[in-house]
Amino acid sequence: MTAESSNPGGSLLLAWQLKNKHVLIIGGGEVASGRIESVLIANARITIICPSQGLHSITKRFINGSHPITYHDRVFDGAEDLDDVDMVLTAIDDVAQSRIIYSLCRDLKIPVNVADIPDSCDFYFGSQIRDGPLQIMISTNGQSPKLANIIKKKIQKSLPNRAGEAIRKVGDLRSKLKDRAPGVGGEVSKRRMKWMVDVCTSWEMDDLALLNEETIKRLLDDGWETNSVPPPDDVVGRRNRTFDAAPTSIHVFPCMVAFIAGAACAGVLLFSRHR
Ligand SMILES: C[C@@]1(CC(=O)O)c2cc3[nH]c(cc4nc(cc5[nH]c(cc(n2)[C@H]1CCC(=O)O)[C@@](C)(CC(=O)O)[C@@H]5CCC(=O)O)C(CC(=O)O)=C4CCC(=O)O)c(CCC(=O)O)c3CC(=O)O
Ligand SMILES: NC(=O)C1=CN([C@@H]2O[C@H](COP(=O)(O)OP(=O)(O)OC[C@H]3O[C@@H](n4cnc5c(N)ncnc54)[C@H](O)[C@@H]3O)[C@@H](O)[C@H]2O)C=CC1
Repeated sequence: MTAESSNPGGSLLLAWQLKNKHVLIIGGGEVASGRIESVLIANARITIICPSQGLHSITKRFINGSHPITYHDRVFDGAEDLDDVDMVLTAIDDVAQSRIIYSLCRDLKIPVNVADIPDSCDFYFGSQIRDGPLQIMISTNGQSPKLANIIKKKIQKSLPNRAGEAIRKVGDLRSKLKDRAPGVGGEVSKRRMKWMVDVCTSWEMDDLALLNEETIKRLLDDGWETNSVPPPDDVVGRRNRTFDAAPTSIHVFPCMVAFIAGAACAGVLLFSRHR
């Protein structure tokens, strides 16, 4: 991308690591319940502050479940609620309070999202697709959340089958490869990266999804050790692959028959005209 082709006015899209960090959620309505779900997936510790009569049923379920959530049945109380907090998400129906919370967070340099005031957000949420370790976020940079939601549904339909499973298996393969050929940077890193690129580009997503502990070992023994990428048939076995590919061959066969029959008819027609 050249400097001329860059497109200013966007956001920095990142995959923020929240594991064991402390996230304060103020409010417990429907919007807050979505925030809780997103933050739990990232393995954060959560504190929720919201009067109990305002809790959405999904928020109640999260609070009563076995999640790392501390709940306070009251309204936000001021700066002392921000002690030891790494991130603040407010989803309340009180704009004046939202502004106060925002300015307290600014003073303490705590990143904050204020659901009802885009100007008071350090970051926006977006429409999310999740399939295991795969996460896709659609952002319209605050312009149209509903269109983000519609675009998400279109992207969802076009994703390859079993992408999340394939990613999980490739994650296992990468970590086993690092155990076998350890080291950071230098020649070993270069060789590892090239081999991983070759595996990911020469195997189909469905084949990668079939990997397991035994076949990962086989792929490393027969592939990595000989600096090659064996075909999936040789590693995961033809039987497993045919089983998965069966619906495709069922569809291909009638097409072939129809094509041959069509070609034969056209031939007969041409031949009879010629005479
Ligand atoms: C700036 C942002 C701040 C933030 O919340 O982070 C923000 C702000 C506001 N949203 C409002 C309204 C709606 N929000 C939704 C839905 C979603 N909103 C989300 C994100 C964001 N919303 C951030 C920017 C996202 C981006 O850049 O695209 C999604 C994607 C993610 C999520 O919230 O988890 C989630 C869809 C999740 C999914 O489907 O997957 C719907 C649709 C519906 O309810 O069906 C409506 C009504 C229709 C409409 O307005 O489009 C209003 C009130 C406007 C008013 O009063 O008129 C404000 C405040 C304002 O704009 O002033
Ligand atoms: N960003 C987004 O995606 C969207 C944002 N919104 C806005 O987000 C806000 C929240 O939306 P909903 O969850 O639907 O509202 P809601 O009315 O269902 O929930 C608001 C909650 O905040 C609590 N609350 C109010 N003042 C509080 C305080 N000082 N301390 C602690 N809790 C407090 C209430 O008890 C209630 O539980 C609204 O202002 C709404 O306009 C609405 C739709 C989408």
